[in-house]
Amino acid sequence: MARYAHIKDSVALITLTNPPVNALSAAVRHGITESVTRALRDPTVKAVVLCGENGKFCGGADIREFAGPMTGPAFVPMLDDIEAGDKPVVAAIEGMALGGGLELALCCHYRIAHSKARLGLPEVTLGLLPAAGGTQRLPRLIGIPASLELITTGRHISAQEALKLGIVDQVTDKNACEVAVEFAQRVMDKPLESRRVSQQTVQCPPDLEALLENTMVQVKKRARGAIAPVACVKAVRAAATLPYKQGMERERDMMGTLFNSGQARALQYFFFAQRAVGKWSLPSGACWNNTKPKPVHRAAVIGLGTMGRGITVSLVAAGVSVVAVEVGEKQLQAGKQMVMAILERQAQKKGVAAPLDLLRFSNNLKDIGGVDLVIEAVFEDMALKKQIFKELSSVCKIDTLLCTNTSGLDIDVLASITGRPQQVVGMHFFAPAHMMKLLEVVHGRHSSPEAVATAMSLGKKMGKVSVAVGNCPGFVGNRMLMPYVEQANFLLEEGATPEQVDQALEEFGFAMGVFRMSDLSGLDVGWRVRKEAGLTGPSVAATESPRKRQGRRYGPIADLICEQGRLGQKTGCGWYLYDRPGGREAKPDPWIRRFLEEYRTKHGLKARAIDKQEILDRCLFSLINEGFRALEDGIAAGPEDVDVIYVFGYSWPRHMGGPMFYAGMVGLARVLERLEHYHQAHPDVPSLQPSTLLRRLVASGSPPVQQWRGFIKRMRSQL
Ligand SMILES: CCCCCCCC/C=C\C/C=C/C(=O)SCCNC(=O)CCNC(=O)[C@H](O)C(C)(C)COP(=O)(O)OP(=O)(O)OC[C@H]1O[C@@H](n2cnc3c(N)ncnc32)[C@H](O)[C@@H]1OP(=O)(O)O
Repeated sequence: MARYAHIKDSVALITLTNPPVNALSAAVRHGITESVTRALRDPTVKAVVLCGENGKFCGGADIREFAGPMTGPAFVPMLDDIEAGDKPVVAAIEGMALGGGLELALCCHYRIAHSKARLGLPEVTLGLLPAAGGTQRLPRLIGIPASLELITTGRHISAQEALKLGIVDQVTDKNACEVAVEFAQRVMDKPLESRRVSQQTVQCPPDLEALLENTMVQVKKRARGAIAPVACVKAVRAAATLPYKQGMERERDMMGTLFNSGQARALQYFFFAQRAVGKWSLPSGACWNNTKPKPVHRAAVIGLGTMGRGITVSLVAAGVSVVAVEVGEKQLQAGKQMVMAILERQAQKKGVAAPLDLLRFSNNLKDIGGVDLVIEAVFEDMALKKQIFKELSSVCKIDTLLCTNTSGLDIDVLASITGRPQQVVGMHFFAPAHMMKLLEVVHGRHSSPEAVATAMSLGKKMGKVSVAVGNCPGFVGNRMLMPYVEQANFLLEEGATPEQVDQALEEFGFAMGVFRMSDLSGLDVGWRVRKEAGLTGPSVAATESPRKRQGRRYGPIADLICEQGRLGQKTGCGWYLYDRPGGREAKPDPWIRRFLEEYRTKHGLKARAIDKQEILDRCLFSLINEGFRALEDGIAAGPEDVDVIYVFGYSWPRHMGGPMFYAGMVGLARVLERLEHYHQAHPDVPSLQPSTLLRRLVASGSPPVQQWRGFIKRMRSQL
């Protein structure tokens, strides 16, 4: 919808009204078309101002409408008509002008932005390109290099940057709509020819070809198989090399392909998934909109290893005052130096002073008595954590929230050590914690809704995407990782090499394959977990078969590698070889090849050729199967939660939507058939046995992922 008002001195004001972000739904486009026609026809109107209700110009096309048939006025003719009109149209940009919203502003003859407004063409993040003339008008307005950067990244920019680039004509701290009306009165009699962006010629740099080629190389490298960024480069090339009309035809053709692609569906699903996880709920019925978080002004972090340092940085950067505790003097000093260096680097980038006054270091737990919340981030050792939680419950004030950064240990055990189990939750950050966006907030059996709400809200304040999950070994992310890693290890036993497995996974779109990733995080992390779980180490009886544990197939290769002191990048070798300890460049290691051959010979295993499809099917479908189990158990509240965890925490390619969305895309029946096939071939691997939820979904005709939550609810209520 759009409101029309004829206001003082010959100016018509058209206000977009479609809360919450005035997206360009069919009704809004209809309203704009009608209002603009009315203004152009009315001889008493000499200029038009376009603005958005509630201080928001426009958040772009209505993404919800992409899933259905396109109705209402088409974007391109609507915008072309505004630009071609004989009365000046001024866009008053408050809040945001994004995607189709910015394209709407670009067809106006003038643009005034409020100083706090954000502008951008984020279509690429939705698997699309700016197809309402954005790829053809923006290059004409600001040139090729800047357009390439903005359109291929989808980055939002400030009004100040937009002014510098020449996207807007003026930035104001006042009411942008009022300023635009005054502006319109001043320009109502000026000629419009030079203000029609589509009529301008593109200023091309002399090295155009090299620029386009280099950008394409970089974009393909970053895209990990996503097709929209590549189409964006091609569309800008068309703007640089073709007349406007032909450029528009190229834009339309490429949009046609992208619009109907699985990647666009995945990315648009993911847009809403990210927002869905903020609307958490607990099995008790407590949820995001009926539970108030407690304010957290002062926090403590226990342990200044890699995780503790990153958490401390994130808290301080979010404006929370922190006492960071580390008992060993040497570790305390090393941690202190690192935390301060990161904070100073971050502040330097922003051109502000580092908030070091919020930071205190101590080697004594007694110094944290007054804090609102504690995050324990020591080694993954239950005995040590228990001891710390015991001390915490005696030194902290009665209402302090006690959180643990464990990546998979039992929250309920830790809660039971304290006299306040309702105030214990998991806050599972991902390394490096000051950079990774994901936070799993783990609710234990006794965690109060208020404790969960507080951890979720603190995560948001720290800039994290927080997902509430239930308590079980590995929670959601690491629980699903176990069968994935297990399959990768079995593939090595059967004849694959680490580089072959990694290549298949990286071609799929993961930032790193399973073995490169495990070299980066340190092979000892998983080794410790396996020891703790009694799968390896002194607790295993000497009589036990090395390739069997508790009646199931077990792959001891990773343990044997660790026993050789090969712990990954930090020791200069793991699954790969590095030029030095701490080196980053992974090279295939002949030692590993020899080791695998000897291992197979020793265990009577015959190496066979394994193709990429088998690698992907076994690694991905076993992980997905565990995702179904986590949904079935209620550990994950919905498929969106699993998908957000995997994209933000484990580099699952976003244009594949996340593991659960991907299962739907591949076809649940195919996932089930492959799992049955592999389970038959490996009956001693329980993680390949298809989950009940997967079977039931297939039996019900494989409903779309958006309907699974309701399906699971009904399934549970029938039990
Ligand atoms: C065969 C070919 C056919 C082709 C035909 C198509 C032609 C298309 C022509 C032109 C191309 C134009 C494409 C586009 O414009 S795509 C959309 C581009 N815009 C965006 O990507 C912006 C998306 N939104 C955001 O980034 C943010 O929401 C925000 C910055 C606007 C606001 O952020 P914040 O304040 O943090 O609020 P939320 O993110 O929580 O959002 C609030 C609420 O609003 C919903 N929402 C936001 N944007 C949209 C939108 N564009 N469409 C629909 N809904 C939107 C969001 O989902 C939240 O909803 P809630 O969870 O229910 O509260």
